[in-house]
Amino acid sequence: MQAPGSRAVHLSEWQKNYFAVTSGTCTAAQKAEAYRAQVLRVQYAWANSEISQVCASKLFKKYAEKYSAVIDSDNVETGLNNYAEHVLALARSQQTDSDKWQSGLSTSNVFQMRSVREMMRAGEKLRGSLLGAADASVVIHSGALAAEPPKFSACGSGESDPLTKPAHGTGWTQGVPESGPSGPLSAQPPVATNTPKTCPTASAPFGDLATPLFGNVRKENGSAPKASPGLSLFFAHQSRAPPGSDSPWDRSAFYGSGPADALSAPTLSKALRKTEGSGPREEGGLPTFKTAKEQLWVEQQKKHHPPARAAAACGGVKKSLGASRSRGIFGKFVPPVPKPDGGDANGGVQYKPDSAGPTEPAPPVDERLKSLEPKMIELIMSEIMDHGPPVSWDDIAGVEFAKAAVKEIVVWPMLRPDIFTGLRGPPKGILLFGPPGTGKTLIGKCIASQSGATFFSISASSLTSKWVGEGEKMVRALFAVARCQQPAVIFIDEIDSLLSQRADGEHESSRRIKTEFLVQLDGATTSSEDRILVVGATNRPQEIDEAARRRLVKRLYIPLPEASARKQIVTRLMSREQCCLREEEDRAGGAAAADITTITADQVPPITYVDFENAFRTVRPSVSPTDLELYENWNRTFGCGK
Ligand SMILES: Nc1ncnc2c1ncn2[C@@H]1O[C@H](COP(=O)(O)OP(=O)(O)OP(=O)(O)O)[C@@H](O)[C@H]1O
Ligand SMILES: [Mg+2]
Repeated sequence: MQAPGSRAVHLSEWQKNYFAVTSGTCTAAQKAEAYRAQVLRVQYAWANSEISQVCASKLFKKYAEKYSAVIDSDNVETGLNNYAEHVLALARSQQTDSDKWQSGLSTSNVFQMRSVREMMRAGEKLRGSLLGAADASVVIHSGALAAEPPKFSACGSGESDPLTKPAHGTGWTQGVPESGPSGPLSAQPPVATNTPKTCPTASAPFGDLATPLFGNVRKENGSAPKASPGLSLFFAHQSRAPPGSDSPWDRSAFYGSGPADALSAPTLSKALRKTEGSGPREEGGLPTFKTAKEQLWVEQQKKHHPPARAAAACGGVKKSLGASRSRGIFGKFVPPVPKPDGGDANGGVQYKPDSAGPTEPAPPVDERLKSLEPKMIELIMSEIMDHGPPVSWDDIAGVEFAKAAVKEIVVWPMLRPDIFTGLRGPPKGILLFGPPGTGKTLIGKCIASQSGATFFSISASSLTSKWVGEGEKMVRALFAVARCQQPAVIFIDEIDSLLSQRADGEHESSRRIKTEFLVQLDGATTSSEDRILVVGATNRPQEIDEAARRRLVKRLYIPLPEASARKQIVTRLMSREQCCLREEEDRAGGAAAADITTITADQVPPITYVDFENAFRTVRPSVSPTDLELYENWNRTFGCGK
């Protein structure tokens, strides 16, 4: 609990903020900032037990929605819609921090892949049934305005609406206290209760459903939401892709079928790209074509409803980053393009091509990415780590406990979604911590290979330094894209640099990234409909903010390898080398005599036992006993394992 004095300060700040945003004198940016600050305070107040969970849920929902509304709105006066162009230019020059994970794919071999060929074929087939390129611009434009006529409602299909469901977490792993949102109430992040039926907002942290993260992995679910303009754009122009559909793990979740197919047709994709790429739709860019009907709709929405909420309130499609759900997790696959017969596989509100006139806007392909800058989506997609050399569980020596726990969380629920439900549902936030070099990143790569989920890897430092000033948008975009690519794993290496304890002298931009990340993390970890697992890795766990710590419910210690694991690592490494480990073998003379500049590769002397002895004499451990003790202590205090 905080001292009364500090509470008074909080209160007056709160009041000041409230006054500022209601006075009508604030700019949109100031409003967004004020709302964000409120979100942060709610989280703090709740974390410090200053307010109840119910109160926290309500306030959290309220301010996060307001924040999203301002951010998402493309109204120049009241909204920001600020996915700026320049960040992309900045970032494009230094994409992908994880240089070890450069894709082995190229534009030429990606088209050899079966899944891509299938996509292209299907795209060709469906192209005819879609609008022509000119009409495609109408599609996007109408989507961007968030003013789709009501018949395309993403909220009203009669399927589960996250916000109408009772609030209770599901992530839980048995036997581990405080290891899941559905653990003791005190361990739960704020979740909304009895929220009105409305489209979820960008961060979608409030809905809470009864289905587990990876507990309902169905191919159709995995692929259903992928028909986004941004993603199709990516597909059409990408040079990276998973290394072959015949790989041991299932990549179909990534490529899916229908949605991407239809949009992978080059002409349409080009049209989409052109339209989306025109940036802020009406501000500064070329005005895109709008039908009179659309214009009228937009005008009415602007007049009668606050920005970004309008469409939702009227059953239209709200522009939001990742929360629109037109169907539950058990819902049938809804083809994102109309079936030839106009049928609706889901029985919900569906686009009927026949009823749409030539100028009638087509259904938005993916609501959740509409407000994102397509190039930003492309950038996010290029961060996907789903294309590195495969790593199997056997490649990781030792750390049996952590491996078992990760398998339990990531793999098993995919194999038996029927079992891993309710309290048995997997946690959605994992923290791998331990000394440097113990295999945390390796485990991340293994999850990428073995989970069957779409894998996003992002280095926290790249968010804080690479995209200076734009990291928060990248965070939002990352989670939004992940929501469209479910089941998804977001791996954040060096997460301490993103979620370190908040300090007074902290830079404004990193504070904003942190807050955004917490908001998104809340959304991902509390919504049981979203099957997004966030895995963080750090060798400085003590620096992680307590609010973030709580959300990363399963905190696994990755210690230094035991003797048997070390042996395994060395044996495996030596198996790739030419070596001769007989003690009597003495190659010291030979090595000395060899001239490194002239020696041929096959003349390089094999590694011998003497080399090991020499190494033992000179190599010192990189982790000090004091450091080790720190990790052990932290593990005892916050860890979820041995
Ligand atoms: N348990 C292990 N089994 C096999 N190889 C390992 C293991 N642990 C580490 N390695 C190898 O050691 C190197 C460093 O591992 P990795 O990058 O995963 O460590 P890390 O824990 O992420 O370190 P840091 O905290 O510095 O990021 C890699 O080449 C990895 O393959
Ligand atoms: Mg690492």
